[in-house]
Amino acid sequence: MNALLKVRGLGHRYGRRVGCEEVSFDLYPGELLCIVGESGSGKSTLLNTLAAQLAPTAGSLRYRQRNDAWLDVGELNEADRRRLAREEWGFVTQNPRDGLRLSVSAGANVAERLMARGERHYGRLRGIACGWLERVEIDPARVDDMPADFSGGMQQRLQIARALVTHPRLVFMDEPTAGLDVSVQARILDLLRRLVHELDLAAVMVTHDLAVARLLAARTMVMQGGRVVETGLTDQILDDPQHPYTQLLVSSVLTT
Ligand SMILES: Nc1ncnc2c1ncn2[C@@H]1O[C@H](COP(=O)(O)OP(=O)(O)OP(=O)(O)O)[C@@H](O)[C@H]1O
Repeated sequence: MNALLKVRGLGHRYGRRVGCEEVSFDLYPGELLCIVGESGSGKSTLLNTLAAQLAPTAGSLRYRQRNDAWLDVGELNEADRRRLAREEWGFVTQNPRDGLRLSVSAGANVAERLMARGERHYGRLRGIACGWLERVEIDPARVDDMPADFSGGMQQRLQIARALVTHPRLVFMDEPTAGLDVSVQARILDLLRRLVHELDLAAVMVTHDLAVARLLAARTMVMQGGRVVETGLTDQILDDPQHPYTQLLVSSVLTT
């Protein structure tokens, strides 16, 4: 199978400070990859660099488009980067308020990316929005409600619908369940697992929670100090960690 993303020696520096460096991997269609590591290890910097929200300061990032042509993402201008993010990718932020438009209704939040792609038929947009609300387990009768009237878990599910409505091929998620109650988290993780499977999505997800990686990701990448220290099948990494830092991460979870 052909990779979707090819990452080689990728890095981002904030001035002289290293955010992440020397990251290399391939991501395949339908694959969910988790990036784990402690606070400050470079997970968000890497995710934002992969999602073209931060410019790489080293290495290369190539993406295979729908027509199979490879795109050098680091070389794109701002307009092309936005088009790529809008038309082929999705992004789910940790705090749904950062990923939603709070001044418009739930339905408009879901329909917005379709409108940006040129869909103008009101009835069709509303129908698709209601369908997606149902899919993320929000009562479609609430299509005209504002996001602020939703609970945190509902807002996160709404953000997921907004990100997935255009059937992106690749989705980036930054700690999508952090900060939510455990029962709410479980429901969202279940939903994500189902949608990733149904839509055959490729996804890169940042989490500090190894249980989340275990539940969702076939492959996991462990970061420390901006670098990847271990990568492999999630079960293997969690059951038989090789790098001392991963051993520490796994054992600290087991003892807490
Ligand atoms: N905007 C910024 N300006 C300067 N340095 C930054 C900036 N953002 C992150 N860094 C630095 O880059 C390194 C990696 O940070 P990053 O936020 O990517 O880690 P993280 O693993 O995502 O942490 P957390 O789990 O706390 O979000 C840290 O040393 C951090 O101080």
